[in-house]
Amino acid sequence: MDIRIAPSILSADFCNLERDLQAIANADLVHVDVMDHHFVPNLTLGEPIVKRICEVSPLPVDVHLMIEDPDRWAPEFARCGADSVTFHMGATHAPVRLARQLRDMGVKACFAVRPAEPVEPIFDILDEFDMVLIMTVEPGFGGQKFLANQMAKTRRLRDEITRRGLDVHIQVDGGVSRSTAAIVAEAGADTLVAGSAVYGADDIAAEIDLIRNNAAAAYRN
Ligand SMILES: O=C(CO)[C@@H](O)[C@H](O)COP(=O)(O)O
Ligand SMILES: [Co+2]
Repeated sequence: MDIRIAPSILSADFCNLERDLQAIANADLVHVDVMDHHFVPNLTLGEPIVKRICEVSPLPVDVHLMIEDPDRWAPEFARCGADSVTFHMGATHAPVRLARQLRDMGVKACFAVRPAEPVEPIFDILDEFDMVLIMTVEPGFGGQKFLANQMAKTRRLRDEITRRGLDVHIQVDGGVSRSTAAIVAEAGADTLVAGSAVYGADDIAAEIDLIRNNAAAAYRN
């Protein structure tokens, strides 16, 4: 699988969002973190802003919902023009029904697990999803330290996907940088979210290329 880089706009300048979306045009996706002050202790943005991001972004928009009741709200974000919508294991009541609803709308369905959540419960429903997101920090904030203890889980998931010949991306999110890119790719992740590492760089485009190259050299399926 090709390595994909998804910069998180959580670390962008929200007053210069269009500029900061153009600055990552050499990436593969733009990662948009939606938080509701309930599922996580932080509040970011809602549908009107996601809709405008989808309209101006040069890249497909990957919406990461850290909200309660995604069964109710995820389709609303899909309608904003997202390419993919991710919801959390700990928040949904009917993941298969929601994944099918998103896919029926032409949007990729993705399932996320937090650091303390196992990935094995997803195995039986893996074919319902386009991507699984392994959180490598506790969700809620950018700029946290990467949790290397999530790599065994990532490897078990990649091995299961490979064994069954499925076409499912593995995304990692949290603390990904030029120095952790190889570790996550070696564990089998192909889609790397990076917020502070990208937007904190002096040369944003060069940093995206460096993270991608470091990951590509280490990727193992
Ligand atoms: O979902 C989240 C945080 O909950 C992320 O997408 C962060 O925005 C990643 O930021 P960095 O750890 O890369 O700074
Ligand atoms: Co995220």
